[in-house]
Amino acid sequence: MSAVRFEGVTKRFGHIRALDDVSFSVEPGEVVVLLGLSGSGKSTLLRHVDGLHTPTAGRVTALGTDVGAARGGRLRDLRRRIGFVFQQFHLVGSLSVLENVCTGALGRLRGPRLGLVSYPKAVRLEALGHLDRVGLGPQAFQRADTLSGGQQQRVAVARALLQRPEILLADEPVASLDPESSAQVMRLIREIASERDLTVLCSLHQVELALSWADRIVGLRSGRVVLDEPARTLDHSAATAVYGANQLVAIA
Ligand SMILES: Nc1ncnc2c1ncn2[C@@H]1O[C@H](COP(=O)(O)OP(=O)(O)OP(=O)(O)O)[C@@H](O)[C@H]1O
Repeated sequence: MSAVRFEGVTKRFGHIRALDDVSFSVEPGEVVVLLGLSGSGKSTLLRHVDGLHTPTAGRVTALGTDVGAARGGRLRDLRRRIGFVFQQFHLVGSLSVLENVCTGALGRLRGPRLGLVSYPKAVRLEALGHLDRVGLGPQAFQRADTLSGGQQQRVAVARALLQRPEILLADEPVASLDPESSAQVMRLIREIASERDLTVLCSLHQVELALSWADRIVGLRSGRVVLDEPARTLDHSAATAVYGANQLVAIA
């Protein structure tokens, strides 16, 4: 069973066709990078996977669930199994790094939590383990807003891991980072995906990073899939052609 399957997915926002008959599948443990110009539909596609958008036509299946048809508890269960990392990290700056990571467990804990000690010890220990994994154990008790952008994104990855996800969605996770931090975050996502057999669907703007860290690259242009190839058989110019207005790109 595929981890994610898009079948003829079209999404319209009024007169805008953000996705146009998109079909492809992502296999368990695969790292797929979405490339495309701004406005090509990458975020819209990612947001269909955990039900933040529903298709105008077609179907999205994630972990065996028809996402558009899932409601209430079924949708919550699905979302618990899907982590999301965003360009702007979405940390609470005034909280400690560790407490930010602990919030990743909220979906499986009952009731609200206020303060680090309100989380079960097992959760705090698990969170510390994930912080060690992303190289930020020593920063656990610092305020999150004292960290660099690259460090904050690694905290966001640790928080997503605490969710114990089977799928990780990442929407331009390195768009606001310098090249060195970008490579570090992508390497981390890649390594963790391999260690945990995590399925990753990640949008990026940087062709080099996509070629270095993806198993497979899917290119979008004006909401349509114009490229779908393993990264290892793709060269830089073919990947870059996704951005060209008039160039033809082979669809595998
Ligand atoms: N909620 C919305 N309401 C109306 N139009 C939207 C909405 N979300 C996206 N769109 C439109 O859908 C199209 C695809 O947008 P999307 O954000 O998916 O592109 P993207 O490839 O992720 O761009 P970027 O790289 O800038 O994030 C754009 O024309 C955008 O303006």
